Amino acid sequence: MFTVKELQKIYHFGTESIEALQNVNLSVKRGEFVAIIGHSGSGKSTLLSVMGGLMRPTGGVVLIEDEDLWAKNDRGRARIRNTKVGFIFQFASLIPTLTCLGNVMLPCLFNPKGLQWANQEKAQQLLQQVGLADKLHAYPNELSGGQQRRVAIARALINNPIVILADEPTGDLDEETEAEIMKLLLTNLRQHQATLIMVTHNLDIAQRADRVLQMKKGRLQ
Ligand SMILES: Nc1ncnc2c1ncn2[C@@H]1O[C@H](COP(=O)(O)OP(=O)(O)OP(=O)(O)O)[C@@H](O)[C@H]1O
Repeated sequence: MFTVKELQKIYHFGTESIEALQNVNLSVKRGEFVAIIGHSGSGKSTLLSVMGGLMRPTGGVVLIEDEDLWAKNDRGRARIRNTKVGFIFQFASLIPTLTCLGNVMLPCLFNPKGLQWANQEKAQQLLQQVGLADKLHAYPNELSGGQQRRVAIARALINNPIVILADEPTGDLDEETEAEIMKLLLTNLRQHQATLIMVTHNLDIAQRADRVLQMKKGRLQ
């Protein structure tokens, strides 16, 4: 249901260039959890950005449920991103002028069904699940880094994405919170038969994946 074929990404800067992705192929089933490990600079973040429609590849194809992501125009790609893909980045990147609740509900604005009361209930429920029931109306600058990250995780799940792309989602969280976040992500995976593709340096987390793949100098092994 999620397929990547012969992906290539070349970054150009000045007269130099670097091949960050070299002929990457990957097929992931519904409900599967794939962990991607690899050294810094091996191309993991580049791969997630290209797979999620955020950065155009130099070559290759990304198929999400048979929809060719990079063959669509900007609008078509935005629709797929908003309805089918949930991103969790290394940095929370929350909107500072919106409360936690507002941030989590934000992706619903771009959903064809629009903003509904049910969205608010779901947002509250997700914030509760990530341990932030008492922070619904707090603004991002009133939260710790780990709390902001948890808001971003709730935001990624609000539209029930079928693919969750996560870049070190539990990087700087304490063990207890990390365990809770992983439980939430894996429960979501089972409930919605979603696919989780996660970049991690944490081998304990990688061990829980159905498959562990290693990026090495732009190649997936
Ligand atoms: N915007 C850019 N312009 C030029 N080169 C870039 C750009 N972004 C990344 N690179 C280069 O592409 C390669 C892959 O970078 P990428 O961020 O995908 O690696 P990574 O495996 O995610 O690293 P990390 O674990 O440190 O986050 C690196 O050599 C990096 O320097």
